[in-house]
Amino acid sequence: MITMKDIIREGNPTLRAVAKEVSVPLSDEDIKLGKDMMEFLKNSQDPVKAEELKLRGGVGLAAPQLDISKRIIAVHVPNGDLENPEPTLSAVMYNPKILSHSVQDACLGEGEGCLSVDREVPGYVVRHNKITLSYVDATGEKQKIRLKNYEAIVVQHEIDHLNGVMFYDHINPENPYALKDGVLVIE
Ligand SMILES: OCN(O)CCCc1ccccc1
Ligand code: NI
Repeated sequence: MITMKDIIREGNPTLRAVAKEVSVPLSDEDIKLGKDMMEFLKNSQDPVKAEELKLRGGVGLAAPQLDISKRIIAVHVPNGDLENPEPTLSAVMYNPKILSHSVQDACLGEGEGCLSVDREVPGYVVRHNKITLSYVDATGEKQKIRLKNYEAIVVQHEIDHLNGVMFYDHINPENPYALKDGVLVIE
């Protein structure tokens, strides 16, 4: 089971490497890794388990954060209202690739954080508002989906990890809250 001790922190060179594509059909090892990553996310969002296991809450995780330089991400985005436990996006993605994106940019009003960054780094992280994404799913099937807003932002944060990019690389060092015209601020 993955816990915080398995997550590498900034300074570890793996976070700055470009991760390798996984072979398809997927190996048992890569399938198990994906399952373990998804289990971590669900545990991290469960108040009892997160407390027991001392987990920081996360909506996404990338294999390089486990010091595994492979193009595998997991995302588990809970639905806002507690009544409806259905997540808005829950998937393990192998070899995810952004095929196209909107001209429209977006950022989270509250900025971003990262399980591999043990500090606050304030500022807007400007990303694409909408993306068209291809990936291989846990069954080995090719998928092609369109995402927007928060789900699109989470997936871009994770794909950045596969390319050695950290969220704060996108923050304007002169003015962390500078925004070009037309960028959608998502609250
Ligand atoms: O890489 C996953 N991770 O460090 C957990 C935080 C994920 C995340 C946080 C804010 C906005 C987008 C994604
Ligand atoms: Ni991260």
